[in-house]
Amino acid sequence: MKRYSPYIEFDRKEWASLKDHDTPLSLTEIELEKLRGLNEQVSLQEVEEVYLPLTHLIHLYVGASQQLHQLTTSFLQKKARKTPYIIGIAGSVAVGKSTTARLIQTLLTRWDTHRKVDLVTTDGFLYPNAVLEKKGIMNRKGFPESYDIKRLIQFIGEVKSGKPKVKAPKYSHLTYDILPDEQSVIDHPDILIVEGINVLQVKKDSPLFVSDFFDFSIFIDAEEKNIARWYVERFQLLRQTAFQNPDSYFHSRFADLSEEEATVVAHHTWESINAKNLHENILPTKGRAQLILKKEANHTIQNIYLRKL
Ligand SMILES: Nc1ncnc2c1ncn2[C@@H]1O[C@H](COP(=O)(O)OP(=O)(O)O)[C@@H](O)[C@H]1O
Ligand SMILES: CC(C)(COP(=O)(O)O)[C@@H](O)C(=O)NCCC(=O)O
Repeated sequence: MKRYSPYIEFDRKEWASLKDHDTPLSLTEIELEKLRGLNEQVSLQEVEEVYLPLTHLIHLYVGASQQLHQLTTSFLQKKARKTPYIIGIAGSVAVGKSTTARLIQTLLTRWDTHRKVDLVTTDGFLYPNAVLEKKGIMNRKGFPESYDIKRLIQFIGEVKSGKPKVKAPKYSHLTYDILPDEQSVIDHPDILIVEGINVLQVKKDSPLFVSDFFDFSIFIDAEEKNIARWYVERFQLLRQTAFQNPDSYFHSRFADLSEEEATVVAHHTWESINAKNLHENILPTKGRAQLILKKEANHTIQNIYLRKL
C-alpha cells in the first residue's frame, strides 16, 4: 500500500512543463555566474526548468496573500497597509541554500508587483565567537543553542509588522564570526527571504517560532553522502582561495595543509558538527516545508515536492 504523503511529487520534466510562457527567461549567464556559490553548478537550463516555474508560483501566492490581507483589513474597517511576504529557506550546511536564495531573490524582483526583495541569512544571529567560547559551545556552531533565536524572532516580527529600517546583524564566513560594526537594514521590502539551517525549527518552551512569520517555506534536500562530499570539495576549494587570505580565521590553521590533510580535517568537521546537526536538528524539519527541492549527486534538482493545500 502506498504511504500517504502530504506532498505532490513532480519530476523535473513535469515541473518544467508548468512554466508560464509569458514569463521569459530573464537571466543571463553573466548574472547567473554572480549568483552561483562556491562549488555550485546551477545552469541556465535549471533556472528555466526549475526556478522560473517556482518563482511564478510564488508570484501567484504573493498576489493571493495581498488580496487576503486587503479583504481582512476591509472586514476590520481598517486602512490596508502592505506587509512583506516572507519566505524561509532551510537545509543542511553546504547543500546550496545561498545560491537558491539569491536566485529566487533575483528572479522575484522581475515582477512589477514586488520589485523590492531582500535577503537575510540567519548566521547573522549566531552568538559572536567570544560568547560561544564563554558558553563552551564553539564546537556547536549551527546547533540551536548557538543562535540568539529571540533576536531573530523579534527581527522577523518587526519586518512583518511593517516597521521601517529594521536592522539585522551580519556574519562573515571569512572571519568565522559576527561583524561587530556591520548591519543590514531591511526597510519595507515587498518580499523578505530568510535563509538558514534553523528556520523551520521549533522549540518546545517557546510561544513563537521563526516559521510562524513565513508565508512560504522551502527545504533544500539531498542525500547525506552527497552533501558530505560537497562540503569536503568546498573545503578544498576554500583552502586554495579564501583560506589563503591572511584575514581568514582558517588561514593559520588550514592554509598550509596538504590536500590529504585537508580532506581529513573537512571530514572530521563534517562528521563531528554538521552531520550531527543535520540528523538532530535540520532533517526533522523537512516535513514542515511547503516545498522541497531534491538535489542529486551532480547538484541538479531532479524532484520537486509541493505540499497539497
Ligand atoms: N570557511 C569559509 N570561508 C569562506 N566562505 C565560506 C566558508 N564556509 C562557507 N562559506 C561560504 O558561505 C556560504 C554559505 O554556506 P553554508 O552556510 O554552508 O550554506 P549553503 O552551502 O547551504 O549555501 C557559501 O557560499 C560558502 O561558499
Ligand atoms: C555558519 C554555519 C552554522 C551555517 O549557517 P547558515 O548560514 O547555513 O545558517 C556553518 O557554516 C558553520 O560554520 N558550521 C560549523 C562547522 C563548520 O565550520 O563547518
